[in-house]
Amino acid sequence: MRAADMSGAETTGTTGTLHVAGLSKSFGATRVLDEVSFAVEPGRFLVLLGPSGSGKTTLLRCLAGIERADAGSIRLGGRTLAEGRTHLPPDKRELAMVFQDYALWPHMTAAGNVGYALRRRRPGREESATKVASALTRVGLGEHAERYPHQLSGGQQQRVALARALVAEPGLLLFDEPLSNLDADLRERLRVEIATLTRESGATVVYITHDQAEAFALADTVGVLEQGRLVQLASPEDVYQRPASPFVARFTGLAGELAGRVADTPHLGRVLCATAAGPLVATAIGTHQDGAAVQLLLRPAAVVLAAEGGPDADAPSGSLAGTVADTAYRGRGYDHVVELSDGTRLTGVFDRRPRPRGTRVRVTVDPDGCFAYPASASQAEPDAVTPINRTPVEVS
Ligand SMILES: Nc1ncnc2c1ncn2[C@@H]1O[C@H](COP(=O)(O)OP(=O)(O)OP(=O)(O)O)[C@@H](O)[C@H]1O
Repeated sequence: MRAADMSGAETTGTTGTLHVAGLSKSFGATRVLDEVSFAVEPGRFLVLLGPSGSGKTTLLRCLAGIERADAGSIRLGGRTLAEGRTHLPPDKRELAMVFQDYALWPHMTAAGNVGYALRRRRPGREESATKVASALTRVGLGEHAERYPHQLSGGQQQRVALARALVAEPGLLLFDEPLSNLDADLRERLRVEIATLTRESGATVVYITHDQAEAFALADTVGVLEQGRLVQLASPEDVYQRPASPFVARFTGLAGELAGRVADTPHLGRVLCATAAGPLVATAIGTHQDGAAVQLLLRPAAVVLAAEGGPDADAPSGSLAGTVADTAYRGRGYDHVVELSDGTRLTGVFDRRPRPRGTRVRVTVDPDGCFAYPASASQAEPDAVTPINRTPVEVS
């Protein structure tokens, strides 16, 4: 089925909880989806986040009915969309889909494209015209109803696609990286419009992206996919503040990583770690034992530039010595790359004031944004670990 055929599939507006259970799919010997299970309550917004090749599009295509899963089930509001031999075609699933490349009919005007989504319902001409005009007005294109896609910008074309998806009042809305072909400013504006309009529509939403900032901004719930497996399903705040694995932490933004060893477990949920760059207090994820090797992953926002000066003089406790390796202006302030004494580089260290390259600095690390994972057995041990300085490290 062509994208434009199903992007405005006929719907009745009924919604309900979307239940996906044990969904698996292979292409040849490659397992692309591996027992994926989740539920999205009516009107909620799920963003599936993952790198290229993690199975996002395949999962969305299975939900849409374009792809047939090998195993598992998909239910929407009590209706079985797919399970065993049951496989409802896209136009029977009461959903609409918005694609990365807009998928508009080039020979139809904006109004024609939006109205096409109502074709099977056969509304009267007047009712159809009213619905189409209202949908185009909602996306800010009331004035452009008679333009053809080639007479519209990329952002306007995607708005037509959004109007086409909304006009039939679907119970389930699927978005396949709808902002990736747009420039940064437009992405942000259209992101806000998608959030507003879909929430107003009351539809249940599944949205895929590889952009973590987009995911966090839009989602009620974020699902992180790694090689076809759903490795975390949680609120954006939980994913950011307690990433389930180093993979999730890396994929959702890090300043840098350090290898270390557990020196103490001073507080519930915290570990004091010795690293080659100095001691660090971190949030413990998983089980840690004294002396065990750990991976420390640091969020950029957790790294704070502290007093300048020599690495030893007046050093705030718990801070690491380093040198500014690069500075980039970011409008509201400056991002710094700080090279620590062991050669580790921390990137995206923000400060309102610029510190010129070569400046010796200290950084403090907020334990809330520094995650300690048990080092995997295969990981090399840290070569040189600075003996721990028993001066208490401040825990915020
Ligand atoms: N029809 C197909 N035949 C064979 N392999 C496929 C097919 N469709 C997808 N794949 C493979 O399945 C894996 C997952 O692809 P998918 O497009 O679902 O990932 P994705 O996370 O959406 O990636 P991207 O962000 O790059 O679109 C990839 O390795 C891809 O090459």
